[in-house]
Amino acid sequence: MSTTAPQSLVSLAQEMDHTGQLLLQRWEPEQARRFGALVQCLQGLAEQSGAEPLQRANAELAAQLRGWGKRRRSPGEVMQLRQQLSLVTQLASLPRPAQANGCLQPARQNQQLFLLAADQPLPAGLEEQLACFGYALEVFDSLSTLQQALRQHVPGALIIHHDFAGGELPLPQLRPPCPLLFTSPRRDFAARLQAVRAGGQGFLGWPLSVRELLETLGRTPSADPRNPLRVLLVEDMSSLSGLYAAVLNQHGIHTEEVHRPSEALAAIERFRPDLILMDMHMPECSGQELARIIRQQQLMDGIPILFLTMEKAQGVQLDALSLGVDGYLTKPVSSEELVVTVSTRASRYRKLRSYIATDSLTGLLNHSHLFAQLEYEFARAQRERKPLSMVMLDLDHFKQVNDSYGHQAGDEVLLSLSRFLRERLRRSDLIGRYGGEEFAIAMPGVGSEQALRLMNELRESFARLEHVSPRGRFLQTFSAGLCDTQGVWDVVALVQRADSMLYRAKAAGRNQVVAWSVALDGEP
Ligand SMILES: Nc1nc2c(ncn2[C@@H]2O[C@H](COP(=O)(O)OP(=O)(O)OP(=O)(O)O)[C@@H](O)[C@H]2O)c(=O)[nH]1
Repeated sequence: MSTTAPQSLVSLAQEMDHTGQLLLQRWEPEQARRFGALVQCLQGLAEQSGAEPLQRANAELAAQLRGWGKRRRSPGEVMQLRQQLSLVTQLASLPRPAQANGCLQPARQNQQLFLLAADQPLPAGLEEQLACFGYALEVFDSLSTLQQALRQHVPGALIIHHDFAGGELPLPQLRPPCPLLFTSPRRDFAARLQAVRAGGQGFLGWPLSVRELLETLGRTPSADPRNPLRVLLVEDMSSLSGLYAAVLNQHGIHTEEVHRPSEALAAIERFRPDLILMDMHMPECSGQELARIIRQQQLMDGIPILFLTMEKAQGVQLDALSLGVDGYLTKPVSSEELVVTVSTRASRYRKLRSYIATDSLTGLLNHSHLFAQLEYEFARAQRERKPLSMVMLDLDHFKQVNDSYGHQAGDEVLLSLSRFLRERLRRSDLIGRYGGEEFAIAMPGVGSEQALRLMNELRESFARLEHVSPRGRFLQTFSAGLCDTQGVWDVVALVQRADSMLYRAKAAGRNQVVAWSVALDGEP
């Protein structure tokens, strides 16, 4: 569970960034003292809020600063300091783990998107629709105002409108510290090539469509700091794995360390890594043996595995590749090689998995993957004797939305609900699109009484969300049925029970949630 970063941390980091940038242009002792004090102050706040990657990145910044003004620095050193400063600012705006134990995420502050679109009228309702999905759009009509804003704040992504009609791209000076996307009425190869050469990580049509923008942001892991890449380190030497973890954390990658191979499976189930980095030689069993065990588990079969080894012999490396291991990093590994190799493979895996496991419209789990993961969560709940609640949810009178406002508006409602559920439920909850306008949610660790309270809270806030379409604005409600695992022996029965409660909610007038109870069981 996470919330937005404390505002004081964010604003302090922004001030630090601003002062640091001025200092890098011209070193002045007074400004340098002020900057040093800000770095110290940020360290204190980062410690208070338990933001470890930020503490480490900021400490590294302080180390780089030591003795800075005493001699002339090379361009490489200046660049390094600039990058470290930008890393600290970004880490400071990452969501922090929340202290509360509740099962709903508080509604998040909107994440900012910057759009440079000089003299271009914005599509109607664009800003309001993005706000529904948790994004605040800030539009700039000149490069200089954009650059000024970038110095104060790092947005979730920068979108640049350009017609690619031969004019100079305004980018060499820009180098934004966030993902860069282009939007253009031209979508041909030549335009795309120019965009790629200018560092574009995504290419969108113009006028901007909310759906295309959300899909692109979803495919750019670094554009979503709320869902950073996750790497599991399996290494018996804790000092080594601690070092790798620190390097990866500094680059915004979350890590979990396991020092005994026998603990790896449970850690994979719990942590759901996008990549496993493992030592080839461990006391309990070899890396190859552990990789075989992992590859035999259906849900873990595709996770990329990278070996860390001192072994340069080609025969041994080829042998392990044939086990389905994805590659090697030969020790000692440089920080740069570690970060680049791990992040490119992990994000590639995440992207491929999302194509296979998720519904293309909403990005939620599709029917078959929902069931596969539900089986697994159900078994775990039984094994650990913990509750699990199952919810079936269906939009009310959705046909009328399509009929009155058009299919596109209907799609936007489906997207809006998906985004809303993802925002408000925990990362450990399973959320899937069960069918057309029907959704399924599984909440591990939550009993039906608590689930009923949560779902009613969600139902009420969703019903207040206004949907915008070219044919008008409207409100939309949903109905839901739920049950927990008490007295249920398999997943099929669990889903059927929740579904029959949904049926009751619809029959009782819609816009309500019904939880299973013994009294209701068997009633028509
Ligand atoms: N826009 C859009 N509509 C969809 C999609 N999938 C299903 N639908 C529509 O969802 C509507 C479901 O209609 P019904 O099953 O009659 O239910 P309803 O109108 O929601 O009424 P109740 O469920 O009884 O409250 C149909 O009009 C489907 O075409 C989709 O991906 N996009």
